[in-house]
Formats: sequence, C-alpha cells, structure tokens
Amino acid sequence: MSPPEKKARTEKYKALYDKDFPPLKNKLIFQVIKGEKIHKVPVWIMRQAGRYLPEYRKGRANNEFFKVCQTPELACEVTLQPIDRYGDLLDASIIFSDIMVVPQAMGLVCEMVPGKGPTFPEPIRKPEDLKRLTDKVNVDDSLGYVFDAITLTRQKLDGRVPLFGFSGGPWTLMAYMIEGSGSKTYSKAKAWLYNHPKDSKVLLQKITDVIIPYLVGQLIQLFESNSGELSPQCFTEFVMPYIIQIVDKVKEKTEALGYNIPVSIFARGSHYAIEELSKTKFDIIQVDWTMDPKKTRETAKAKVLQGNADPSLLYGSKETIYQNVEKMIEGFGVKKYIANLGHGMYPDHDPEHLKYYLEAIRDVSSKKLK
Ligand SMILES: O=C(O)CCc1c2[nH]c(c1CC(=O)O)Cc1[nH]c(c(CC(=O)O)c1CCC(=O)O)Cc1[nH]c(c(CC(=O)O)c1CCC(=O)O)Cc1[nH]c(c(CC(=O)O)c1CCC(=O)O)C2
Repeated sequence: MSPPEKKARTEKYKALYDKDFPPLKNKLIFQVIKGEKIHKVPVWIMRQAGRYLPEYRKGRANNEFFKVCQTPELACEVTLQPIDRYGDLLDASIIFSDIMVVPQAMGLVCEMVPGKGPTFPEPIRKPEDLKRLTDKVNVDDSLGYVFDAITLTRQKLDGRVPLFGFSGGPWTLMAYMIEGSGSKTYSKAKAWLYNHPKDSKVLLQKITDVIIPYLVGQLIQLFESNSGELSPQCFTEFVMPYIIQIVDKVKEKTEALGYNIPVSIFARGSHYAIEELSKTKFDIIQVDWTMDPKKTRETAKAKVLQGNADPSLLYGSKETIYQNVEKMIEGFGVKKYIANLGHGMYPDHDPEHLKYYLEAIRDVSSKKLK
C-alpha cells in the first residue's frame, strides 16, 4: 500500500475509531470466564469464515486472498458471513485474516499459491538472512488494515457477538518463515533450533515484539499450530518463554487501558503442555481432537477449556454428530467450557452439517444447564 493510500485509509476510518462501539448483546464467553450462570455452552468455530461457505467462494472468485485480508470492507463482509448464516447459534466471530500477515509486516513476501497455500518465495534460510527483516516494524503502519477491519466489523456486528483477533505464535511463524510453506517434518526450521539456538531466539523475539502490539480484539487467540512438532524440551525452551511474554504484556497493556481481554492459546498437538499452560495467564486453552475431554479437564481443572471435536465428525450424519457432541460435553462438563472444533473447518465441509453441530451443542448443553 502506498503512503497516500495509507493516509486515505486512516482518514476514512477515523470517524469509526472515534465512535463508541455498540454494547454487546451476547456475553456468554465472558460469563463462562467469570464463572457466571449461563443457559447454554457458548460456541465458535476456527475458520468459521472461509471456503466451505458458498457465499465466501463467490466473493473470493474476484479477489485474491490477501486482498480480502487487506481490504477492511471485504474482510468485514467475510467475517460476518457465518454470523448472518447461523444467527444465534454462534457466540463469537473471528476477524477474517491469516497468521501470515505478521511475517509480511516483517518484510517477507508471502503469496497464497492456489493448491499449495501460503508460500514465501525467499524464505529465511541462514542466520545472515535475519538482516533482511524490517528492523523496527511499525505495526500501525504495516498492519493498520487489520485494526481498521476489526473496528469496522465491531461496528457492523452491532453487538450481536464479540470479535476475536488472532495471531500465529512465534514458533509457528518462525517455522513458516524458514520452511517457506507448510511442511511434513518442519526439519529446516527444527534444524535451526539445534544448530542456531541463539539466532532462533533472536528471530522468536523479533516475531514476539511484532505480535504484542498487533494483538487486538474483544477476545484474542494465539495459534501455536506447529507446536506439536516439538519435543517437550524444545517446547519449554523455544515456545513457552515467548507465549508467556505475549500473554503477560497483552494483559498488562490492555488492563492499563481499563479492559480485561480474555486470551486463548492453541498449542496444537502439545498434550504434554496442558498442565504447564494451565499455570499461565491464558484464560482459555484450546484443545485438539486427539486429547480426551475428561482427562484434559482433570489436568486443567481451573481453566476454561475450548474444543475439540475432530473436524471430520462434520462428515458424519446428524445423529452421529449429536451423539459425539453428547460425549464431548459429558467429558468437558458444561462449566468452564467453550465449544469449538479441535481444528478449523475444511473446505469440503457441508455448511448444513456445521449447523447440526452447533444445534447439538445448544440442545445438549442447555438441557444439562436447566
Ligand atoms: O474464520 C475466520 O474469519 C478466520 C479464518 C482463518 C484463516 N487463517 C487462519 C484463521 C483463523 C482460524 O483458524 O480461525 C489462521 C491460520 N492460517 C494458517 C494457520 C496455520 C496452519 O494451518 O497450520 C492458521 C492457524 C490456525 C490453524 O492451525 O489452522 C496457515 C494457512 N493459511 C492458509 C493455508 C492454506 C489452506 O489451504 O488452508 C494455511 C496452511 C498452510 C500449510 O501449513 O500448509 C490460507 C487460508 N487462511 C484462511 C483461509 C480461508 C479458509 O480457511 O477457507 C485460507 C484459504 C485461502 C483461500 O481462500 O484459498 C483464513
């Protein structure tokens, strides 16, 4: 975006920033975190906006993926699609964006290649390549379009549900920046942890320093999607110190402004870390579908847990979905629990089957809460 375009954007959204946000009508997630009485378990879904929705595919046909992310009107329109479609079956929205916007802000080119996903034509390969990263990222300048999209979406939501902001975690972003795309083994990125531990920490800190001022929203989720690739020792050394910095600083910053923003962590695949994570300031722990709800609840008794059905459950019939939701809610319990899937929606999911899942959560949990 050229400087005149940036200035025009800022002018265009100034009035929106100055206007009060509509009061929230659905506070279920906040009530769960405070331990207040609820009438049903709240639910939202990772990747609830996206390719499985025909309305998204129609709009996306004319617009490149990152153009949608970078154009607040388009990002807002797509974010609202599942909220408009499923109405009060959903209890939160999540801003339409991607974790790759942070590496882009740090000066790396990342393109969405059809059939391949996010791709970095010139990834970081050697420690000397760290010099190619922007020295001090001005987050307002480089990621202001996400802030504009969040502001516009909060106005357009009109308080129907709260809005999640999100970021990839430092290790997950480092892994993509080194691999240049998704990978089966993440061996190039993991080789860095063993061969260049000091440089790895320099990179992880640089990413952390961008994430902290970037994370805004009424709720926040940090995705350490690649953490399950790591040994428990590497998780303790290369993930924990950075995600703790993020949650502590985001809390400190927002509390100073008079807000209490719940922060959720998704350390996908890191079963061994649940107990350690339950001792941090994260308010919510997202759980993937390979973890048993009852055992996870026993490990993290006091924490709000979120999750966790296998996304493939949505290929099942209405009855199968209902029966699995019954078991999931039995395991987690109806208190300190936010329903979600164990990972995001798949492009070939039938939107009608997501509706069965959301209805089952409403029906099963509201009966138990009566
Ligand atoms: O619903 C919303 O409003 C936000 C949806 C969202 C998108 N990306 C992410 C989110 C947040 C969420 O999950 O709710 C976050 C995200 N992007 C990537 C990852 C890492 C990963 O998948 O390993 C994450 C964290 C969450 C997670 O673990 O899933 C990286 C990524 N981004 C895209 C792809 C390709 C793909 O086909 O999905 C990948 C994976 C790369 C790899 O490892 O191979 C592109 C992408 N991001 C979003 C969409 C929309 C959608 O899901 O349909 C897409 C597809 C782009 C398209 O239209 O072609 C949105």
